[in-house]
Amino acid sequence: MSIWVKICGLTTVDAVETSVAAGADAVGFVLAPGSPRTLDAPSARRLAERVPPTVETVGVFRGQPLGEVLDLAVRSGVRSVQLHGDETPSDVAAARAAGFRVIRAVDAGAYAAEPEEARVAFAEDALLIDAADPGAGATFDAAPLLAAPPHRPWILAGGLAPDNVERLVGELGPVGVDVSSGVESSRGVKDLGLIREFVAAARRL
Ligand SMILES: O=C(O)c1ccccc1NCC(=O)[C@H](O)[C@H](O)COP(=O)(O)O
Repeated sequence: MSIWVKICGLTTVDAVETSVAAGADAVGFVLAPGSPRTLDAPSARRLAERVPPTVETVGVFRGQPLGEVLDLAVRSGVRSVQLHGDETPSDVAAARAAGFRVIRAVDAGAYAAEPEEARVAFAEDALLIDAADPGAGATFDAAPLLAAPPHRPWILAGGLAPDNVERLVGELGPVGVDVSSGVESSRGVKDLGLIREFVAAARRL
């Protein structure tokens, strides 16, 4: 089965069109403040409108109140919300009830410490395991994850790049991958060639 691939932190039409043409399953727009990749809702909408319905559009949030998340998600026209922060199971349920697919992003260390009943309570649509500082291009210590792997399919993020995605997927066994920094020439600036290389490398799996 083909691995699910998301290219995150897109800010230009070229990068969106290249990701879609390369065969990405999802594209991400950062709607959290304070990142060089942050877009306002109208800018994200202009990009999301270039994406065919077969490709998932994801708004990325960090530590924002649920009302703000839903408002930005509606105004930007994304289909899914990726929540990095202190969201609760009821936030996840409310976002789902509002019609969004919810990707719950958790740092690998916090996930390892999460009791099984808390994991079950979230009932997110997809689980993304990431480094502690999302979007920073850092990998994480995988030892706790290997010792107690998630009991559900999950997406790997954090420091992925064209030259390590095959190895890390082989070692950790996720069903999907998410990349931002590893397909950039400088922080916040996507490299179209690296986007193509990353999707091709993930497709070889
Ligand atoms: O990209 C950001 O600046 C960002 C800001 C706030 C929350 C999340 C953010 N990014 C998330 C991602 O781009 C990815 O889901 C993931 O963390 C992979 O990032 P990277 O390690 O840079 O490939």
